[in-house]
Amino acid sequence: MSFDYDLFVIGGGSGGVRAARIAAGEYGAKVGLAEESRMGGTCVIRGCVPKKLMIFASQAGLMAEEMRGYGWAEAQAGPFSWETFRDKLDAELTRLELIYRAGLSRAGVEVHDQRATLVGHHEIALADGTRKTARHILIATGGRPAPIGIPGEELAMVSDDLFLMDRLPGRILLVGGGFIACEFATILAGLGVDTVQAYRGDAVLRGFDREARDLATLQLSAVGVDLRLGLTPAALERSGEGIAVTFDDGSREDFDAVLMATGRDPYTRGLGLEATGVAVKPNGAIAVDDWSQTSVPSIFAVGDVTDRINLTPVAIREGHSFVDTVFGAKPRKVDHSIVASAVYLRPHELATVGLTEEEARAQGPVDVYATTFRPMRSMFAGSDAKVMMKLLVDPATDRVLGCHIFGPEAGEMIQLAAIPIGMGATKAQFDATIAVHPTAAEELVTMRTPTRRHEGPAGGAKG
Ligand SMILES: Cc1cc2nc3c(=O)[nH]c(=O)nc-3n(C[C@H](O)[C@H](O)[C@H](O)COP(=O)(O)OP(=O)(O)OC[C@H]3O[C@@H](n4cnc5c(N)ncnc54)[C@H](O)[C@@H]3O)c2cc1C
Ligand SMILES: NC(=O)c1ccc[n+]([C@@H]2O[C@H](COP(=O)([O-])OP(=O)(O)OC[C@H]3O[C@@H](n4cnc5c(N)ncnc54)[C@H](O)[C@@H]3O)[C@@H](O)[C@H]2O)c1
Repeated sequence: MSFDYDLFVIGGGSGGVRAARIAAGEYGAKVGLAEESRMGGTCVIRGCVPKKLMIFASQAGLMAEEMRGYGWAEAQAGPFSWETFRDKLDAELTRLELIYRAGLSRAGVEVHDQRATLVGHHEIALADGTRKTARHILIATGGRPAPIGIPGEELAMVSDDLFLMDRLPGRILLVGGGFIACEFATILAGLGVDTVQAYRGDAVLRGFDREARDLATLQLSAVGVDLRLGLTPAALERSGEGIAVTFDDGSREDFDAVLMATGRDPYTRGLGLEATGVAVKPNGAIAVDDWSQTSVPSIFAVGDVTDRINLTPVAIREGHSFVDTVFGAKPRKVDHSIVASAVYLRPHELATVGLTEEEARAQGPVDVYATTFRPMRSMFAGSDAKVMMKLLVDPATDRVLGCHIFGPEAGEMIQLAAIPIGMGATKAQFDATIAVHPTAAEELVTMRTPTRRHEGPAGGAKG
C-alpha cells in the first residue's frame, strides 16, 4: 500500500518538531506536519522561553537592592515598561518561530498550518477538508490548562494569556502552588504587581524535596508575594472592572485579575482517538509503551499528551528516540528514571535530580548530606536569603541517589550534577573532586559527614 507520507506529525511543539526534522532531514523520510497555532508549541511561544525572559525582566529590583548593599547607594530599578517588554518579547518569539519553520523547511518537512485529526490508523483529516495518508502517525499535541470547575472560572486568565496582556494588573490572585503559580508569583511581584498567591497545601511545590519546598515557600513571601496557604477560591464573579473572589473559608476579596495555575491536561479533545481506537488513560493522556507506541501499532505519541514527565527536553528526547527507532534502525528507549528539573524562582532557584529525601527514606536506608547557609554574595549585601545543597547517598553502595539545590542559578548547577548522578557516581567520587573556590557549588564536593541517616521504612532518623 502506498501512502502520502512515511510520517505525519500532529503538533509543531517540542516533541513534534524534533521528530519531524530528524525523520526527514537525517533519515530521508517523507514527512508532513500539522500545526494549528504558532510553530514551536508551548515551550517556545507560551512557556519556557517567554517565562524565562520574564524572570530576567523581573529581577531588576532585587539586583538594585543587592547593589545598594555593595555601595551603589542610589541603585534603583526605575520604572518598568510592560508595553516595551511585551513588544520586544513578541518580536523575539516571532524570530524563534521563523527559525523553527526554517529548520523544518531545510529538512524537507511539508508543513500544514491547520488543525489535524485522526480518521483512521493511517489517515488524517486536515481542517480544510483534505485527507492525508501516512505509514506512521505521531501525536504530539501537548497539554492545555486544566480547569478546576468552580463558578466563574472563565473570568480568570491561564498562563497563555499572561504573555499577551495589554497592561500589568494592579492586583492579581494566582491560584496553585506548582511550577507555574510559583514562577509567575515571583515574576509578577518582581515587576511591581501586588501579588497574592492562594495554595491549598501547607508548602508550595508538592513533589519536590520538603526542605527545599520550605525554603521556596519562605522565599516567595520574602520577595513580596502575599502567600496564603491552606486557601483556595470557591467562586469568581465580575466586580466592576475586576473580579471578586470568594474563598473556601468564606472570605471575599477583589482583584484586577486572577490566574489559574492548577495543572495541565493532555490535549486530546476532538482528536479522533475514540474513532481510531487509540487507548487513553483515565485523565485523557494517550497510553503508550516504552517505545511511545499507542494501542494502534501505526500510531505513536510523545510529549505532554502522554503525561509522562511534562518537560520540554523530555518531549524532545521522546520524539527523537521514536524517530531513531522507527526510521533510523537505532532502537532507543527514553530513561525517565533520572530527569533533572528546575523551578525558576528569584533570587534562588530550586533544582533537583533523582530521589527526594522523602522518596529515598521510603525505599531504604539513606545518608543525608545537607547544608544550609547564607552565600557570601548576598550576605555581604545584607540579605538573609539561604542556599541549600543536599546529597542523598545509599550507605550500602555509596551511590548518590539524589541532589537538591536551592540557590542562585541552581538550574545551571543541577544540569552538571545530573551527569555524574545519571552515570551512577558514588559519594567518594564527588569527594575526590577538588572544589572550585569560592563558589556556592563547592559544597557539593566538600560535605564530609552525613547530617542524618534514615534507616529506611522501618527505622527513624539518627543524628
Ligand atoms: C508557562 C509554562 C512554562 C513552562 N516552562 C518550562 C520550563 O521552563 N522548562 C521545561 O522543560 N518545560 C516547561 N514547560 C513545559 C513545556 O512547555 C512542555 O513540556 C513542552 O512544550 C511539551 O512539548 P510537546 O511537544 O509535548 O507539546 P507542545 O509544546 O504543547 O506542542 C503541541 C503543539 O501541538 C499543536 N496542536 C495541538 N493539537 C493539534 C491538532 N489537532 N492539530 C494541529 N496542531 C495541534 C499545539 O498548537 C502546539 O503547538 C512549561 C509549560 C508552561 C505552560
Ligand atoms: N520550570 C519548569 O520546568 C516548568 C515551568 C512551568 C511549567 N512546567 C510544566 O508544566 C506543568 C503544569 O504546571 P502547573 O503549575 O500548572 O501544574 P502543577 O501540577 O505543577 O501545579 C498545579 C497546582 O495546582 C493545584 N491544584 C490542582 N487542582 C486544584 C484544585 N482543584 N484546587 C486548587 N488547587 C489545585 C495543585 O495543588 C498544584 O499546586 C508542570 O507540571 C510542569 O511539568 C514546567
